[in-house]
Amino acid sequence: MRGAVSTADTKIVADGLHFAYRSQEREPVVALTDVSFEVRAGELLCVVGPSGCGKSSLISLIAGLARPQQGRVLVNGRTVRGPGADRGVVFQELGLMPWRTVNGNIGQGLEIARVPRARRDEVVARFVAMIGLGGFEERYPHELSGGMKQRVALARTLAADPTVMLMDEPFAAVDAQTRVTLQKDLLRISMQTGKTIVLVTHSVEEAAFLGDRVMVMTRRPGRVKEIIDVPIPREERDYDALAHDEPFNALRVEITNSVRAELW
Ligand SMILES: Nc1ncnc2c1ncn2[C@@H]1O[C@H](COP(=O)(O)OP(=O)(O)OP(=O)(O)O)[C@@H](O)[C@H]1O
Repeated sequence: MRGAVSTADTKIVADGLHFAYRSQEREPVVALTDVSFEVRAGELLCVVGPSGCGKSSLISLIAGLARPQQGRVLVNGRTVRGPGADRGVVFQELGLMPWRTVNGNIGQGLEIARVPRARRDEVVARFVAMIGLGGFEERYPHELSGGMKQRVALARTLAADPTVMLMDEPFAAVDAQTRVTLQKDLLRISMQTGKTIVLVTHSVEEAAFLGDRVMVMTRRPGRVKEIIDVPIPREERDYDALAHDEPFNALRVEITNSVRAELW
């Protein structure tokens, strides 16, 4: 195994990943090369890097929606060969079903898994409460704000109880204020549920506020440039206080400079 060390505490291992998009007509586009890293159980790893460096491709490889040409991804010690119930994905495009209510959308995965009705209702109610959508259970997606829809998508993934959550720019489509609220929600929910989370974002602020570590990728073909520790316990992260926190601001500048150096 190159560069990535697997231990009992390791949830995800990316080991020497090389991934190119191939088509008949064009030259292959190498999205990722020699990508190795690991994510510990319960960790929240944020991934940043210049546009087109392969962040979404990396999420697809961990999700099993695409296969690397070289290397492998291990989740819970098993090689990923396709999508699986151990991994839940939250995309920017939410994929909510417009004809189903909030409850119906959140319970979708449980229904597919044939979880009995009573148990399903119990789980759905728990996550409706967790995301603060009590009173909106019977509303349809078109009756909800962007932030509320994003919460439903999050709850739907959580309700299926994956051990790993993969989030690709989950808050990119909402306004700045809602985004901050959703970030605070995710921080709280991540601590309540203990999920292992990989979150791709364009926002260095978001990465530093949410991540236990921030992985900076190089320009395409994406490699791991560096992984930066955020040495502030998640439970101590107060959004407003951090805005005036010197060490935190220095960290933000460090990450920003690291990403900037990769821009063309
Ligand atoms: N289906 C595809 N076919 C060919 N090339 C693709 C395809 N999807 C993505 N690419 C290319 O692969 C590279 C990596 O794409 P990817 O979407 O993973 O990057 P990203 O870091 O998520 O980008 P962004 O930050 O802009 O969302 C880009 O150069 C992109 O143009």
